[in-house]
Amino acid sequence: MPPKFKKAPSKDPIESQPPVLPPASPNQPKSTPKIMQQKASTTTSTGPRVLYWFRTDLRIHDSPALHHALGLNPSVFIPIWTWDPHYVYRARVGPNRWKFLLESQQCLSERLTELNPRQKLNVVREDPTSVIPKLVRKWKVDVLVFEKDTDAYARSRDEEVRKAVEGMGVSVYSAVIGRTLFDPDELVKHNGGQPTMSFNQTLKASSQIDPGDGGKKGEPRRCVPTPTGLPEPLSAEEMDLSGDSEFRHEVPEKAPDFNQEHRGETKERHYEGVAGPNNDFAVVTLEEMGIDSKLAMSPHKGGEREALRLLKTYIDNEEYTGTFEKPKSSPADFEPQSTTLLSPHHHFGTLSIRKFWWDVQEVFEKRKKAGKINAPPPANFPGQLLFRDMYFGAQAALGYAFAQTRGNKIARFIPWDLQSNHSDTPVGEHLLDGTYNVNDEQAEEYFRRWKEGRTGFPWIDALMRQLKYEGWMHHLGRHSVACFLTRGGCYVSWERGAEVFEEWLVDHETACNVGNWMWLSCVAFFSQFSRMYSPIAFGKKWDPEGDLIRKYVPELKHFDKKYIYEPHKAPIADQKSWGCQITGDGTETGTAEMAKYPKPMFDFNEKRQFCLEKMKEAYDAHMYGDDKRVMSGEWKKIFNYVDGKTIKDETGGLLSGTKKRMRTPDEHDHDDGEHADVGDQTDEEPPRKAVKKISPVKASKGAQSKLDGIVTRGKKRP
Ligand SMILES: Cc1cc2nc3c(=O)[nH]c(=O)nc-3n(C[C@H](O)[C@H](O)[C@H](O)COP(=O)(O)OP(=O)(O)OC[C@H]3O[C@@H](n4cnc5c(N)ncnc54)[C@H](O)[C@@H]3O)c2cc1C
Repeated sequence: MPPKFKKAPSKDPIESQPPVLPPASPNQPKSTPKIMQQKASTTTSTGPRVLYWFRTDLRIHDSPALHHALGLNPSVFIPIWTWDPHYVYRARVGPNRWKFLLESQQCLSERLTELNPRQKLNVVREDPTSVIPKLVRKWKVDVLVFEKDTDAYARSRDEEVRKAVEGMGVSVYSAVIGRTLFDPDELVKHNGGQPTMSFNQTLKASSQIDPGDGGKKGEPRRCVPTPTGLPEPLSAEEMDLSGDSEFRHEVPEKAPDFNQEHRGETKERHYEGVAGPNNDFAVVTLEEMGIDSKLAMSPHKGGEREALRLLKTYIDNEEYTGTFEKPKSSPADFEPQSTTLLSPHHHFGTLSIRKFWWDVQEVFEKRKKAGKINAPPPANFPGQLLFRDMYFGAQAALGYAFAQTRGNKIARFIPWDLQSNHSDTPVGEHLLDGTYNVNDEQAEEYFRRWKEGRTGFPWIDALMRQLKYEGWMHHLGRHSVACFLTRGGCYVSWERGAEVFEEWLVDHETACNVGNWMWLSCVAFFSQFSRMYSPIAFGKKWDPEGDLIRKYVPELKHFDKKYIYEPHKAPIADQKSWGCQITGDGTETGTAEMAKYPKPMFDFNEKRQFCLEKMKEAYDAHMYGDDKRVMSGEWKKIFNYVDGKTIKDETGGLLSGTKKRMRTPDEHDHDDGEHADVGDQTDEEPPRKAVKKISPVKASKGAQSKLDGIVTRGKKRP
């Protein structure tokens, strides 16, 4: 049994401190008295043995949970990371994000060593629900501390761990949230228990939250000081688990492995021993995971040092930070990109979201004093961070159901192609089984070509190749490709797109990814489905020379700018002289002298018209993911979706019973991005209408009559 230790105070010690302003420089805190005292007393401390579990907070600056742990004045401090098989096998993670994570862990480990040369990050290779109780017993831990996490899987995992270790007489502290501006549960509470569905709702709910540090209601908490020292670790002998016959290492179940395709034939060694193959609790390597490090090509580097360096460049550039407006930043800029690229650092917690917030506020204050005007919300940086909180608030209210349509009360049901198959038990972040229904071979081909960047629309292909290579894409680029895959081109389920982003983004964050995909596909948050992004005009507007295309679709780099967005229109002789033939489906690469690039995989105007009709029909049906007709499969009859095949008319597209009326391109409303983020900020989701029963025949007739009446736009609201 571990020695008895009085329970950790239920009140966060941070709350009883006066507010502490963020340090001017992360390495030279202005005010760190408490932690300094802790350092001085570490050698003589009779305080508890603290196990600190790092998860979404891979940093030492402004970490409220770490601050709490050190405030306990530990006699022994053991920082760990658990190599959780859930993320290793059941979340989709590509090589670039693994690399970013491992760099971040390595950096954290070095930061801990800087604070105390005997400290480092200890990576424990087992499921946290099984290994933490064993570690607590073996290492005689008194208090377990970790940052609160409101993701669906994290909640259930943390509850299991908490119950197990509290049953052993150990205190658990996990109250504070560090990864968002506000605690998502508090946002939900102040939003009437409902998911936050708009910027204004988020603002209103947050305005009622007391930061608890003496600050004003509606302000995020101030940053806590960066520690300047760390208590001692356990001795090497005590840490060693290898000689303990009672400590059985549980090698996790691998199947289903969502990331198998990245592993190749190399033997995996990451679960060889709870402390790794060298029994040293070292950070895992890509090689141990069976992943070829050459596949991790992203130039974006993980780690707290890099995050703070990047932040400093923006904060030092007062003009950039003070005038930044997201919709005015170019999706075509690269090296450098037009936005901060801090998102992966927010995801892994290598940068505190509140440090970003408060540093930006300082810049705003300075500029105000100098009589300069700052960019307004929500397009400015604080506005962007509130959007992020909005998605966390929506996710916190809905749990697993948030990440999918099925069972999700905020997700409009749209009878997309390639819908997810479902399961009754959670797999990964979903209640789906990780597979999908190929109801239409053509849609499957569109999806493959979109994913692989060979649609024949150079703007879309450049963005998708940038995503695969770098793990990042500008926000409006994400708008463009997400709209194209779903309601503005391919009519493929948003869940397929979200999975590809989950795999390839270095900044993948379930709340933000799923939330934004629902927004872009007009499933939730946003409803103006007639606003479509043209895969030609939108890119051209930002990048008339086609530089982004030349960078990521090098086959086209010699094309004249007149044809760079529509290379199939270039005369054959020009294609030849510019070294690329426009032919095929993109699977053939051609030769060094003569490359090949595909023709557009469909007529965009035709597909746009098709999508518009389908969206109108789905909106007219007023069905949401939790509708019993969705759950029972009755929707298939309603939408003429028979035996997994959508009925198509002889012209190859529209719903049965409807006739195609082609419109000229000018008649279509496409969004050039001015309203990309702000377009729907006041368009709060209207209350759900009473379920309306429609028959297949009625649906088709309805679609027909609406079609005849179209002028330029679909309805803003259903
Ligand atoms: C389909 C789609 C999927 C997305 N998936 C993710 C995701 O998995 N993870 C993720 O962090 N963002 C996601 N976003 C939101 C946004 O595109 C990225 O946060 C942003 O592009 C990151 O680049 P940045 O750090 O340079 O952003 P900046 O413009 O510099 O913004 C600063 C910070 O604000 C936050 N932020 C900005 N816009 C948003 C937004 N719309 N939603 C949530 N947070 C925002 C990010 O933390 C970002 O780092 C997605 C957007 C779309 C359209």
